[in-house]
Amino acid sequence: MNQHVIVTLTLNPSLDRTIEVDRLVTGAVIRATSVRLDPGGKGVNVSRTLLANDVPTVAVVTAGGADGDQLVHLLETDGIPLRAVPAAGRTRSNVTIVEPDGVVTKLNEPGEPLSRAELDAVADMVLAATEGASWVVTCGSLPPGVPTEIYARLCEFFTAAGVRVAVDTSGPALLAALEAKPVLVKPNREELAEAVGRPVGSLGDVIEAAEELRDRGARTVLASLGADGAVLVEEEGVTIGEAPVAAPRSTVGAGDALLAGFLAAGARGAPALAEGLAWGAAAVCLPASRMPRPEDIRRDIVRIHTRPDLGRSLIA
Ligand SMILES: Nc1ncnc2c1ncn2[C@@H]1O[C@H](COP(=O)(O)OP(=O)(O)O)[C@@H](O)[C@H]1O
Ligand SMILES: O=P(O)(O)OC[C@H]1O[C@](O)(COP(=O)(O)O)[C@@H](O)[C@@H]1O
Repeated sequence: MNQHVIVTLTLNPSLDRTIEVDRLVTGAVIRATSVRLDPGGKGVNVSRTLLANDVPTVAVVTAGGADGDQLVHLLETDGIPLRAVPAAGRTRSNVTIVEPDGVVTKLNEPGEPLSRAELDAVADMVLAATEGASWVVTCGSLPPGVPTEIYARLCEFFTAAGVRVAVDTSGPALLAALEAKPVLVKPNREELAEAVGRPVGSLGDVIEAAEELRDRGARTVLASLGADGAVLVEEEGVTIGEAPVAAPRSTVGAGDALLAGFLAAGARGAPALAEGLAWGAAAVCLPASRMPRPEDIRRDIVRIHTRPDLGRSLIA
């Protein structure tokens, strides 16, 4: 395992409220069977997972208003090494509704704009945190009004400073980031399809789309495919694997756990993919966005496919 610090940046973190219900019916009054509040946002979850597995990490977040205070409090209570940039806008709350079969419905707020001065403070904070860091992981959606190119600019800056950059975002921010040549991007299937402008319905389609993202600048693409596992496309070739889970509990944060495991294991080849898959599967077995600890992670369920069926349809 790489013991250098992995710095995460979450410009648009959230308080994640996960509500379990027996059945989701729109237009009805539904009584919740359980409620859980977690600190959230993609980089936050990557850091929470790394810390739970003794991998050094620092989480840089913005935090505003009472919800921002609560986010900071929850992260500090968990012992997450944190650099919080005060923001005038309120930190958002995201709600996830989970049904007994593990189906999740997510309601993500857009978040509040960040001023130029706040963005500059974020850049300074990330810069200070990256001394001796092995990776900067820039994660999640951008708050309204934040320039689409921000991850690209940060990527150029940190690449020039010798720090590897991973990007986990979607839409125009992902497209812009590719041009700055990040070492790693982690789109899920929908994000990959959106990036290439066509559906990706089979493993072959995923590989083709991932190669396209590499042509546009990403060195490595880790495409996550939900219950279908993940595909790693890098210079050395393509690796495909999965870690089946019979009864998923909550998929919130699964992609973040996959990314954390992949980075923790060195971010190259089948061993890193297998570790990521084991961490992702462990996250799916836990309620809400509880992130896996070593005792939750089962490496024996991981299968790396040596002869994958590239025509296989992916689960819709
Ligand atoms: N139903 C599931 N069964 C087993 N593993 C899953 C399931 N859903 C997600 N995963 C694991 O979590 C990873 C990320 O899930 P995915 O839904 O693709 O990403 P994201 O959470 O970023 O949208 C997958 O690559 C897989 O390893
Ligand atoms: O920044 P976005 O795209 O709105 O996503 C934020 C949400 O994603 C999460 O990080 C979960 O991510 P994944 O389920 O994709 O792994 C939540 O904690 C958070 O509410």
